[in-house]
Amino acid sequence: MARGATTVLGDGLPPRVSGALPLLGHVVEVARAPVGLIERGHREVGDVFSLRLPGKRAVVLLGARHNRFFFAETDRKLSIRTAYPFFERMFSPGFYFFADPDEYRRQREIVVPRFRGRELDGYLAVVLDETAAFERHLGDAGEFELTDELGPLVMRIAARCFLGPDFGSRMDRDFFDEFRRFSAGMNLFAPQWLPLPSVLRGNRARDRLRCALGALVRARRAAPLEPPDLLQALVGATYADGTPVPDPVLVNMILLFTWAGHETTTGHISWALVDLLRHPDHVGRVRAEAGGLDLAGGLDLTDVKRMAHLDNCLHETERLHPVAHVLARQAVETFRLDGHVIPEGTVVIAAPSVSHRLPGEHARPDEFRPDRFADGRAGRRERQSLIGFGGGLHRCTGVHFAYLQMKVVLARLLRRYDFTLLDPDPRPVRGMRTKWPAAPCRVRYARRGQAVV
Ligand code: HEM
Repeated sequence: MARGATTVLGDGLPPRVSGALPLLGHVVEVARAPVGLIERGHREVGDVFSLRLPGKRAVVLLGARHNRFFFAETDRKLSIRTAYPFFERMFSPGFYFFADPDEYRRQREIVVPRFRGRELDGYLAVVLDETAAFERHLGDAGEFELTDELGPLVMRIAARCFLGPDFGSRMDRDFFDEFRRFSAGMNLFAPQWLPLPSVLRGNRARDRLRCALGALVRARRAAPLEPPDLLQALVGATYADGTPVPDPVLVNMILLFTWAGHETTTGHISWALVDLLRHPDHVGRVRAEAGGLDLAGGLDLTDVKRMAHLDNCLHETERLHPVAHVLARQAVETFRLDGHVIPEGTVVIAAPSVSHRLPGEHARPDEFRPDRFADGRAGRRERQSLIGFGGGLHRCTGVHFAYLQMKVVLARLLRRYDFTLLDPDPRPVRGMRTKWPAAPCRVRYARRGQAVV
């Protein structure tokens, strides 16, 4: 069979997309340009197709109907636990979604309420304060590379919200770089035991971070903070049966929140600014709706909700530039789907990056049209046609926190500065990494008149 042709597999597996190399299959393409490969699979085969990876079968599922299946069957026919082996090394087995489903649920019950409803109010002052400090750092005019500057801002906000005022405000660039080294140790393809330099650096960064966070947890046990912040609430939390949460679990939780919070939010907020600057009419609407709000300090959750157009813009960025561009599960049993057989052990992939641009699901899918979310957003989530934060039980724990942070930071920055995009058509980073806009992606900025601050 010619290399370019789609393969119809005789064993009932979904047809395979073209381009598999002998022995290596699609792994080189997955490592270099996964989104292009999945787009081709969709063009050649449709919504369900196979990839060949060394020693593994992989099946890609596209579209809202398959997304519903993917999320509904997680922890049933599909497992999230074994789907991300690198996470297990970065955190630890037995922790959160790598734990068995009962243990996962009891850990989740402690965490989820801390990121919902009025609990979020407590984070607003930190977001405003750090944004004000960022503006002082920017000064009146200049240029910056988006992710170089927004990354540390997002990290400082996460650190102060999740680690508390002392640790958070002492946090400097070294801490940010430590998290970047930890992130860069995420080895997606090679066996986890392989001593790659980036993995070794990542493991050392993980150990230093754990050590610092362990000391922080012990300090909080010895001298509790009043009123309690997120960390204090977690340190004092017990499982439903009254057992205290062990320190290693707490340390991993803080590590996960701070890492997950900065890795993803940095990409999303950077894309959001790019999308807005490429559509100045929407900048005008965002400024107009934020016009009456006290972005200097007197903001509450109701005000944040009032920024409905900015919310729609962020949803449109979530759709066009989902930073978590593919999600994975592993089949724990053999099952049939759409007349195909998916054998036990198959890696099952959902791809927001491609599903979000299917014309059957979103009109004119490649255009930035935030008003499509003006009504019926909840419906889209129920239909699972917007899955930038995942779905089902494992939907992102920090989604409301992330939206709150992005809305407040963007509203303030856009009120106070005029920005110009110096690289008008930034591309996403290559490969499997979290899809930040790749450098160069620079903006020029100038402070607006006193009347608008
Ligand atoms: C723009 C920002 C963010 C994006 C795009 C994002 C995206 C996602 C996605 C897609 C998932 C589901 C993964 C899957 O199903 O395989 C997820 C899960 C998760 N996220 Fe986020 N995330 C963001 C911010 C945050 C923040 C701020 C936190 C901090 C609390 C966080 C913590 C988590 C956790 C703990 C999970 C695992 C949930 C579970 O398995 O129950 N994320 N996130």
